[in-house]
Amino acid sequence: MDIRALGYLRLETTDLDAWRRYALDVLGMAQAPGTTDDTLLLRVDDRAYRIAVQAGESDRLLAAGWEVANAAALATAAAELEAAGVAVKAADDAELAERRVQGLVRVTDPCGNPLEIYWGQAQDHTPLATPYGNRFVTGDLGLGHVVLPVPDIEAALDFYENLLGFQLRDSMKLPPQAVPTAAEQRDFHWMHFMSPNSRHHSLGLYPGALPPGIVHFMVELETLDDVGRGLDRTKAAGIPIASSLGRHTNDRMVSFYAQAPGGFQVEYGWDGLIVDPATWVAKEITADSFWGHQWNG
Ligand SMILES: Cc1ccc(O)c(O)c1CC[C@@H]1C(=O)CC[C@]2(C)C(=O)CC[C@@H]12
Ligand SMILES: [Fe+2]
Repeated sequence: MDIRALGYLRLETTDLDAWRRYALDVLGMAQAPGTTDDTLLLRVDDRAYRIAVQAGESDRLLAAGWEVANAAALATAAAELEAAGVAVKAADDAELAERRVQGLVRVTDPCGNPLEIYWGQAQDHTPLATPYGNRFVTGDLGLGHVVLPVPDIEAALDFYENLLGFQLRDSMKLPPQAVPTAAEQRDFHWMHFMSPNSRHHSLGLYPGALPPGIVHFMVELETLDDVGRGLDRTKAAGIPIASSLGRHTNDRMVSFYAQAPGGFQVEYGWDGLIVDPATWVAKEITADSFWGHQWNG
């Protein structure tokens, strides 16, 4: 299966006003055409939109959208999923139009996380006006990364590595107290980082359950000043900092984490590692950061 990148995220929120303020005024994203009273569409690059936030009954991830190159690649992906016994649902015309894509199938991973695999997303050719002049790093690297809760970590790793074809970049042992919602208690629980492209990771697998169906998503900024100004705006807006500024050991990203509306985090980062998939070897990391990243600090 030839997935190329994390393309989009769809979120449900119980407080759309809070998300509108957070995404536009704090994260510095641009509101995209097609936004309604019920659904906020967010633009960060030349795609029509990358994040949809819709008002609803709960705070949760509705779907992570994974991009393939064309209709043939989508057909191959759907056939391989079906052959592996995964239920594949094709999108109807209304769903395609809503997502601004030409073809799409929906599946769930072994832990029930919703995925959409698609091709042919519409572009917006008007200049992107972000509110603070900040620029997001996307392109072939995709939107950023998402960390999903997967109580059955072995089944999830097998699905994303061997069926979806993501490359395992590295893994980290988490102590039991970092995974209170693990399916079973062990001495440690593996967390995995993987990607279908040269962004160090597009997907993180967290070995426990979490109600919103998402641990965090990360967007990457072009400059350190973009991140520093975002940190100032986060504090000024009274949004709790979930983790202080720090540099990760695996993707060397300098980032901080904010407590987003809805009980999960958003990582705002800069200087993420670009790897060569042809020469990469999977590793274990034994610390999450070189410095910083003090949780709840
Ligand atoms: C360790 C790491 C490397 C690169 C990243 O982009 C990244 O987000 C992390 C941190 C992952 C992780 C998390 O998402 C939830 C809370 C975790 C499990 C911790 O308690 C330590 C590492 C944290
Ligand atoms: Fe992250």
